[in-house]
Amino acid sequence: MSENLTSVAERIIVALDYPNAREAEALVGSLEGIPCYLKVGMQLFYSEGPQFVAGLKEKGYNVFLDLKMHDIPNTVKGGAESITRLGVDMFNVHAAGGKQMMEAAREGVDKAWTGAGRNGKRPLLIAVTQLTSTSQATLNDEIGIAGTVEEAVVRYAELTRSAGLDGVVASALEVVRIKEACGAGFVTVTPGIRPAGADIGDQSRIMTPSQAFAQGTDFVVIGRPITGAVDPRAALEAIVASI
Ligand SMILES: O=c1ccn([C@@H]2O[C@H](COP(=O)(O)O)[C@@H](O)[C@H]2O)c(=O)[nH]1
Repeated sequence: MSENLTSVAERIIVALDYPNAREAEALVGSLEGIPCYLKVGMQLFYSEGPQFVAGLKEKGYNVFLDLKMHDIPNTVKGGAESITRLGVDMFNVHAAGGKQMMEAAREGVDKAWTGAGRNGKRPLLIAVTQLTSTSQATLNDEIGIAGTVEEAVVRYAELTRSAGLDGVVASALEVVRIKEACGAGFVTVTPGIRPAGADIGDQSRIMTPSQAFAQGTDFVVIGRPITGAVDPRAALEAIVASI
């Protein structure tokens, strides 16, 4: 893989949404040699636990642990400490938990990091703004939050930044506004990515991979368009080539 393609692949986070290690490992094996990020979400983590994450780290992958913590500050602080000790590269909380909760998560990272006397990279700590499955109608009519989705996302992003976190999860549609409000260095991680013609499924706020990078996103998260493909490696390579 050329240097250019490698740097694109490193910004693609493949979502390992599988029920068990066997199926997830088969996918990871099929992607061997492609330096993508891997995301472990609740389905896989709740069934396979920290051991599976450790295995990915041993193979040299960057790992995003997507557990979206949302609880009282003290509980989230403890969770953040434990996750940091797993050695993951990125993990998240819900911005809806509020500033004090997000600050507690950051303190948890600090405590585990300094306590372990670690060298090297700290995990990126990011917050979910509005899920990419949430539409304008869902936000206003079901959840009961007034205003546009973009306004809600930017408000959460600003709160996240004020709590000292590294960035947010949002849709690529909001990246430009987030960067304007929070600065270019504030990390954006964008799921809801669908190559042209791909099934949208339960996502609502979507963009293609190339559109997302054109908006200035730092990372895209892609699951089913890769994991559901007949040839996942070819699907990922085609996405990399399209960017
Ligand atoms: O707002 C959010 C936050 C997280 N996700 C996660 O990303 C992947 C997307 O998978 P697809 O199969 O490409 O839809 C999935 O693991 C979600 O839990 C999200 O979609 N939106």
